[in-house]
Amino acid sequence: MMSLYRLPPLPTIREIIKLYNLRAEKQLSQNFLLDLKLTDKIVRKAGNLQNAHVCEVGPGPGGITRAILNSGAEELLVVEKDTRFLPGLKLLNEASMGKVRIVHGDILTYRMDKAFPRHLQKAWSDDPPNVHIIGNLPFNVSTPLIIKWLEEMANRTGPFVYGRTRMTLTFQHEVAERLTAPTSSKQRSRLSIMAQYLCQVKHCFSIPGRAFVPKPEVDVGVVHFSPLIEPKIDQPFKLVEKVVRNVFQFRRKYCYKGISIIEW
Ligand SMILES: C[S@@+](CC[C@H](N)C(=O)[O-])C[C@H]1O[C@@H](n2cnc3c(N)ncnc32)[C@H](O)[C@@H]1O
Repeated sequence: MMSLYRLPPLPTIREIIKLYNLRAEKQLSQNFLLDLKLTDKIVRKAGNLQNAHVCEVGPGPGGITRAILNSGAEELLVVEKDTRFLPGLKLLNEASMGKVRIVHGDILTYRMDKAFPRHLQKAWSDDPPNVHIIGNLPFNVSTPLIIKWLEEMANRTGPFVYGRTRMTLTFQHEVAERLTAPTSSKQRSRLSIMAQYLCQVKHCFSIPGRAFVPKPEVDVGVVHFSPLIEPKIDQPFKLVEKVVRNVFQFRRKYCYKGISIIEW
């Protein structure tokens, strides 16, 4: 049945930030989205969320969280590392009549294979389950995380024990371009191959840095991943990774805001 659920009127995200004194931590590369039109647009790219079970990674002050709740999701699991955001998330849980399950933890180590009820599991060859992952994470987390999740996709572990779980995530614009680069493109890299042999990858749209508070030095790309039934290469992930690594040769590390990231 179609849910017409909407959150009741709430303080704005800006007011929540003031109320709970949630100044962005530069060290944690926190950049918030306060424009609810943009948070709605990100969530629309995840597809139809009616009655869906969603995991939001890094909800922070809750802009995307609100958009997910307004989209008709049945259950929303939020995984947030910074305790300062927990009171604001509890407020959203109360406003949504208990739809938000709050986990204070690190998404890099959180057991996604146990995140949702088992009855949601679908066979790999079946239609995708009504389980989605959405998140606007810091760039130093989103790149290692997508590499981890691509390996879990290949092995059908982690969030992929439920079947072909779809993901909508943000990346530094250049990383979004690499993830989606076609064969003939200059941006074609290891990351393009590792992502595209396992999923259909779509660069949905870009968000200028100025849309975030505080403004990061780069623009952001929203990328949607939809796992393929048959991977394009029928070999173990580690072997594909090794061959691709040899082909592209390991490039040097570079720095983003003082945090070194392995260039993929
Ligand atoms: C770029 S901010 C985005 C916040 C919010 N989603 C938004 O769009 O306004 C990233 C959020 O991810 C959280 N975060 C950072 N690393 C994390 C990790 N390893 N696990 C879970 N949350 C993390 C930060 O505390 C912060 O709330």
